[in-house]
Amino acid sequence: MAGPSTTRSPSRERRKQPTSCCPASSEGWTKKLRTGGARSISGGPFFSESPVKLVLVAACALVDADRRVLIAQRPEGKQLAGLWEFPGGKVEPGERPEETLIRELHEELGITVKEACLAPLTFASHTYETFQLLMPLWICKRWEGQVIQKEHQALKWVRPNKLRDYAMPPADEPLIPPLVDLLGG
Ligand SMILES: Nc1nc2c([nH]c(=O)n2[C@H]2C[C@H](O)[C@@H](COP(=O)(O)OP(=O)(O)OP(=O)(O)O)O2)c(=O)[nH]1
Repeated sequence: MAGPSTTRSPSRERRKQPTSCCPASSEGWTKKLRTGGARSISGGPFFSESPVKLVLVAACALVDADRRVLIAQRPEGKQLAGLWEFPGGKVEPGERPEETLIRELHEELGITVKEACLAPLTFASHTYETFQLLMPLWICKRWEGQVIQKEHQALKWVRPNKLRDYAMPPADEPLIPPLVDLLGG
């Protein structure tokens, strides 16, 4: 019976090769650590200078029977006022994102959504000047009640391939192609 091989298998050799695909190579990281050139998400263990505030927002694309998506115009006086967004809001301490979404959809649109009717689709990660936005986007096709405009300036049902006709926050641009893929134009 053959004993354990002492020669390394090709796959093991391959694993030993230094990886060069990551721009944050060890030299890059040590340089950043020395100069404090990298920023951390607040609470993160790595770097202490100029921490970035991470804001988690839960958002939803409500979809009607014609495969249109609901967008809502942000109120006057708020950050990004006048831009068209997906309904949702900031996750409060102690909340699960799905709970946030159900609460926000009720507060903003007057509808009742069951958690089982929320399907995760994609997410946005965007660096704003004062915070890092992380925003999962759910799809919802079933809810109870009539959608009413409560907190926004206006509401619109829009086909996914027409979303670019509406000025949206910069974070939302990458959310459009997955919606077009899922729902068609
Ligand atoms: N709901 C939602 N927020 C978005 C989208 N895109 C985007 O950049 N945001 C940003 C705008 C806000 O900075 C944040 C949403 O927070 P929010 O709506 O609960 O907060 P707000 O600005 O009304 O402020 P607040 O008074 O509730 O604190 O996420 C989007 O499509 N939907």
